[in-house]
Amino acid sequence: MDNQYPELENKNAIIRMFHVTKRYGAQLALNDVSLDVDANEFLFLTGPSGAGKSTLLKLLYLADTISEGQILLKGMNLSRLPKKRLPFLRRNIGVVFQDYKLIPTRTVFDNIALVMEVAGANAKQIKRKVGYLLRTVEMEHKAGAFPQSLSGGEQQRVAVARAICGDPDIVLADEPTGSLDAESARVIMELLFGIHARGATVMVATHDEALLHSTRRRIVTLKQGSVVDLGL
Ligand SMILES: Nc1ncnc2c1ncn2[C@@H]1O[C@H](COP(=O)(O)OP(=O)(O)OP(=O)(O)O)[C@@H](O)[C@H]1O
Repeated sequence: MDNQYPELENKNAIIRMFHVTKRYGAQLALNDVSLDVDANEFLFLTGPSGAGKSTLLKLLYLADTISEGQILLKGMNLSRLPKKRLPFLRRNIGVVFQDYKLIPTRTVFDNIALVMEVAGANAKQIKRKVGYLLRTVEMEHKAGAFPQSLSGGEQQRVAVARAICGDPDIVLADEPTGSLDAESARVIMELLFGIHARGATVMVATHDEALLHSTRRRIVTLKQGSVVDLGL
């Protein structure tokens, strides 16, 4: 553990953010955010548009670097992570991007299968797992389709299936139900609750009031880059 803040031990936390600030030029996207997320917690992140939800998730999946402060993920200081550890860490994090980020040259099946392929799973294991996920998100009939032929909601379902396919320890989902009707949103949330029940830590950024109030999960609220409610 490489922690500048040894006085603040929390053995249950899998994610620890200490006084994290993120600036984009003069724009303050996150302002002095401190947050612990326990292993196997299911947490919602909410707040108005521009509050910093996507930025916070981006810092956790290492799509961006922090300006000040420290993030420990599974005890590893993200600012000091050797480059060679990066693929290992990323394999343990499933991400549902706000804009899906499916690979346009791969089919739906192959987009979902990629994580398992990289992890060295065999064809039979991949077929079984991807088949199960496609059935669950009701996209079996589109297994051979390419992303550009899918609706936003369909791409979102594929993105969620892809994020959980490799059984990651941590799942970070940015508005995973944003483009979905109520029934599709329910299916997606069931998948996320399912991977949580199997031991994963799940963070979901959402504006969706109905979703937030449908379960008794911790809700962390951001406003203008600051945490205004830790939901504890
Ligand atoms: N790459 C960037 N360059 C400049 N400013 C950025 C960048 N990314 C985010 N910001 C700014 O940082 C602030 C936080 O943005 P962020 O996308 O994290 O908000 P959000 O809470 O996820 O919003 P939304 O709910 O609309 O997705 C906003 O003011 C945004 O304009």
